[in-house]
Amino acid sequence: MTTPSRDDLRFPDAVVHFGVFFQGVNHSTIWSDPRSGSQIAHSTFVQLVRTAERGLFDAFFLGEGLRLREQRGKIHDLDVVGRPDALTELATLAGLTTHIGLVATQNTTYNDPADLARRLASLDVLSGGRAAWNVVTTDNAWTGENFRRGGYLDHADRYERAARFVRTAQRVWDSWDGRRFTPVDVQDAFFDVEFTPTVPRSPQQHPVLFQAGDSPAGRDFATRTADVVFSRHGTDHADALEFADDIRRRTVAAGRPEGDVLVLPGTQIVVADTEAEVEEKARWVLEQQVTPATALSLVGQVWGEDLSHLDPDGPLPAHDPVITDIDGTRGAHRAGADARVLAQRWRAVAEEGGFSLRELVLHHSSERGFAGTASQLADELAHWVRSGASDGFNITPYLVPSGLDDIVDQLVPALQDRGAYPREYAGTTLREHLGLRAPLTRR
Ligand SMILES: Cc1cc2nc3c(=O)[nH]c(=O)nc-3n(C[C@H](O)[C@H](O)[C@H](O)COP(=O)(O)O)c2cc1C
Repeated sequence: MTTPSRDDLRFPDAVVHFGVFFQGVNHSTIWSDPRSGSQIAHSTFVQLVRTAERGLFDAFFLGEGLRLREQRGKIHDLDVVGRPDALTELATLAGLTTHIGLVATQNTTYNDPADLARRLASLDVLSGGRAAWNVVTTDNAWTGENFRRGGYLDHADRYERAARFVRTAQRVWDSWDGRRFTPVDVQDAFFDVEFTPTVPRSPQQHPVLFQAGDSPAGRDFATRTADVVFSRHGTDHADALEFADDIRRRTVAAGRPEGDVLVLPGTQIVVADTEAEVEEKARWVLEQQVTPATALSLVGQVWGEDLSHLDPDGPLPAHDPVITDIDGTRGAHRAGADARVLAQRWRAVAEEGGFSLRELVLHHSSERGFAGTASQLADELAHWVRSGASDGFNITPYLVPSGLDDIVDQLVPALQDRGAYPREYAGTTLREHLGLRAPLTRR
């Protein structure tokens, strides 16, 4: 990368914000490695959050997977088995930390707004103003099957419900005037809530709102409602810049100042001492993540059938995917693309590159973040935030809980040397770390 001059940069004094993202369901954590800890033990979360706080990370971020990803009854090769509830986990970590923000992913499709608002406000008060809510709608029907009321909502209804859900939660947080609570009364197509709140405001007033959802409706919802967008645009600079520009445009269209919504893409960072080591390590990480069984499972999600009998070193299936009613909602891997179209595209890429089934999946996974020496990475990440492609990164460590060590020990100091990372926390609340203004409340 050639280093641009200060004049070419839109935000020459911007600093990188880091969060650590512990996924709900994923195949990016290499649990099979002997250095990995338990997926459920409290010590895993404690080690990770302490390292992140030592590295002045803004946020410790828990994703939410309310059902394990499976394919025809078989649980995914590297999926997380056993995950405590995020708010409970974060409450335990609040007592062991002093500054880092605590972000709970919680969905609006299966929860109750008054109850969730109260639990989030509780974490916010108990942590001294460090709580945040990553608002998700959840994109699949099989998660809904885990709930008593069942349930799966159409895309448009999900965001309509989400908007009303967040508005109701904000009314709950707003109801404290310093002396007493005003009862909250909401009746609409989705909710029938009569609730007298019991938790006063924290030092940051309301929990910070993150949003994760990438469609136009999701982006509009984010720019009307959220403080931060958690995105999937964390690998390719041009793609990230286009996304961040779109968020800035939508923020202004929603009547807010241009930079009011921060953009924090999820990403992976591989650090090593020399370029040769970087290449070797990045390849190792990728091959551990995309095991032969994982490759078959991911391709099976697109084809809508169990392909575990196939040879991962052989070709993609010759027949077209089977489409059933539920398939449109099965597996984020498809990311909304029509399965037949996606299969055709994959076949074309495999043919052109001479790729086997697994090689194709490796090929598609090979751009999942950053790899470099600490100094190369510091230049690259500083350029991202200073050119406006993002405000920082939500890092998914490929090893848990030790995967942040080299980032905190090598990359953070290299960024600090460039003036692109803080040397201390800006305050005590998450809102202060992120430089966010106070929430717009009715009072
Ligand atoms: C970066 C990112 C992270 C997400 N994390 C979660 C999660 O932890 N739990 C969950 O249920 N849904 C998660 N989602 C799914 C979204 O809430 C949403 O349901 C999905 O992206 C479909 O909406 P869309 O079409 O607007 O993207 C995530 C989405 C994105 C883009």
